[in-house]
Amino acid sequence: MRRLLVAGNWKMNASSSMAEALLSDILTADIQSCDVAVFPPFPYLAAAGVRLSNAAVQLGAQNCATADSGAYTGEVSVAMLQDVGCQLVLVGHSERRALFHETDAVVLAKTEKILAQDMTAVVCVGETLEQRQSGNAELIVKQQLSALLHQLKEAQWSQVVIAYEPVWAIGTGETATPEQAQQMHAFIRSLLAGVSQKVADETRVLYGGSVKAANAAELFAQPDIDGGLVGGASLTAEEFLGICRSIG
Ligand SMILES: O=C(CO)COP(=O)(O)O
Repeated sequence: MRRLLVAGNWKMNASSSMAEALLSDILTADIQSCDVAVFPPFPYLAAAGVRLSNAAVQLGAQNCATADSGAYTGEVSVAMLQDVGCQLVLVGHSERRALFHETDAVVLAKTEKILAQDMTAVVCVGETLEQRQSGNAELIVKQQLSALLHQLKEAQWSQVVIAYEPVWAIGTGETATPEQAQQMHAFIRSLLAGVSQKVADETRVLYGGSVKAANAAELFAQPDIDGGLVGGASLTAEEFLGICRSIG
C-alpha cells in the first residue's frame, strides 16, 4: 500500500520569520495520516534542517545542480542540500522547464545525482493547455518520463516520486477534475509497469495544480493519486494542514 504524501512547494515565497512560523505550525499539528514534506527556498533550508531534525516532516529543495562541485557560480549541489538536512529534491518543475530551459536530459542528470546521494527525487511532469487541447497530453507526459523509464534501474525507483502537474492548473485556480487527474495517473502507472509491476505498485504519483483544502479529499480519493504537490496553498498553515487533514 502506498502511503500518501503531501508536499508543499513554497516556490520563491516566504521570509525567514515566515518559514519559522510555518514550520512551527506544521510540527505542532503532528500529522499522522500521511507523509508531509516542505520545499522552502534555498536560503531557508539550513535553518529548516535544524528545525526538522528528528521530526517526521521531511525537507526538500526546489532545485539542484547537475555538477558535484566547482566553478558553477550560483549553483547548489546535491551534497550541500543533504548536508543541511534535505532528503528530497524537486526536479523538472514546469516553471524550471519553461523559464530556465530544464530539458528532459537535464532532468535525468539531476535525478541521477539525487539518487546517487541516496536522496529522493520528486520528478515533475505535465502538459500545457495547448498540448491537452490538441490531444497530446499523454504523449507529452510519456516523453517527459521516457529517459527515466529507460535509464533508471528497477531498485532506483524506490527513491523516485512522480508529480503530475498539468501546467494549465498551476497557480490558475483551475484544478484538473479528479477524473482527468486519475486518468493521467493511471497512464503514468501503466508506463511504470513497463519497468516492473513492483515499480508500478510502489511508486507514488502526486497530483499538483491548484490543490487546496476544499478539493484535496476528492483528488486523493482516486486510486492512483498518492497525495499532492501544493504550491500557493502550502504558504499558510491553515490551508496546508487542511489538505493534510483531508486524508482520512
Ligand atoms: O506548481 C505547483 C506545485 O509545485 C502547484 O502550484 P499551485 O498549487 O499554486 O497551483
